[in-house]
Amino acid sequence: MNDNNIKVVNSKKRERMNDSMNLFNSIETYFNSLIYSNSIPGLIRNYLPGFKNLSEKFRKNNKWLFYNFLEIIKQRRKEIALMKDNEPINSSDLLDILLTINTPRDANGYGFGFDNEKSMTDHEILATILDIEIGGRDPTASTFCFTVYNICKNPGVLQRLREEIVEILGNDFLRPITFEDLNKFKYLEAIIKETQRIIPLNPLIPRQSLVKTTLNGHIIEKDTPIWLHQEKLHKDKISWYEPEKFIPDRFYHNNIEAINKEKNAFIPWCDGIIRNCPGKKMALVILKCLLILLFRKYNIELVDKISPAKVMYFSMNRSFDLKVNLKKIENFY
Ligand code: HEM
Repeated sequence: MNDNNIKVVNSKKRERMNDSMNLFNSIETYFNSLIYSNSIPGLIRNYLPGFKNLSEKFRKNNKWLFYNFLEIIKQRRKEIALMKDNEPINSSDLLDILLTINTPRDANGYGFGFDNEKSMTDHEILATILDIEIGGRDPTASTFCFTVYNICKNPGVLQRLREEIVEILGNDFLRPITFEDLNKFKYLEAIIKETQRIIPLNPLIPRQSLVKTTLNGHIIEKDTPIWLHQEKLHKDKISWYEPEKFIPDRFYHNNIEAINKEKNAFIPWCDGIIRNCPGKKMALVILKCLLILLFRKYNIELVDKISPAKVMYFSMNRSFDLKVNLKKIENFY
């Protein structure tokens, strides 16, 4: 390969990277547009100067995003259609999985028409990928940061987490983590739950009454919008002992008190109230893996050991400005 060839390859790589960056930036803008349209009334968004321009910017972005995403989906659908029957698809690629669900190429082997389920249209695939991209990124990243903060703030908790890591994974720092391992991390699970209790991601959950009912003596008419105050519930003095304190043991080893509370006073995923988080299992796998990898390999200290966690509320509680010092653990090789 001569110098000119290398330049062409590099410029193609750069082009592809730019395309990816544009797509990611556009998804971010799309996410902001959702928050914007949920929080600002239509009258202001559509008629007030300044807001009107911003609305137009969001509209243009979303049009661009949907058009380009649909083009990618169409292109890949064509490529798969042209493949030989026995040519395997990439079964770990989300787009390929969604394109082949309930078709003869279905990676689960269910094939066309299994259980009367249909294959997915391009628009359904687009909506699913955007849901996963948006739901899966900021909520998980913020919960991860809040958990790191809480562990670093509580040396006793950190010590017990390290012991659990060694107990389950041994001293071989390079040993891969399996799904079975993850299920054994009960103390880590308790730490994540306690983090979600003390800094809930969605402090306010919107709901609407389906029927006329009475709540605590108040009559609630049918179709009344209701805000469920998750944060108050998670810190209710009647339900929780010392609610402001970070005590993962509340959730450790099927603590009976915690089990009862999980039904009524602990709803980080809104389980049991019709709509809930479809990404719960995926989020827990990501969180557990990241936390194990981080605390297995590094000593971590908060740069600011005094201030409370920096939480910014913008449609949900987000972590910002978590500064830590990382130092590789001595016997890590
Ligand atoms: C720690 C991480 C996460 C937390 C705490 C969390 C929490 C929540 C909560 C409280 C809701 C609202 C449910 C409701 O209104 O009843 C929700 C909705 C949703 N979440 Fe998550 N989530 C997390 C991660 C994820 C991940 C990883 C995904 C996708 C892969 C995801 C996808 C979604 C989607 C699509 C919805 C909307 C569901 C609907 O419209 O009915 N979430 N999440």
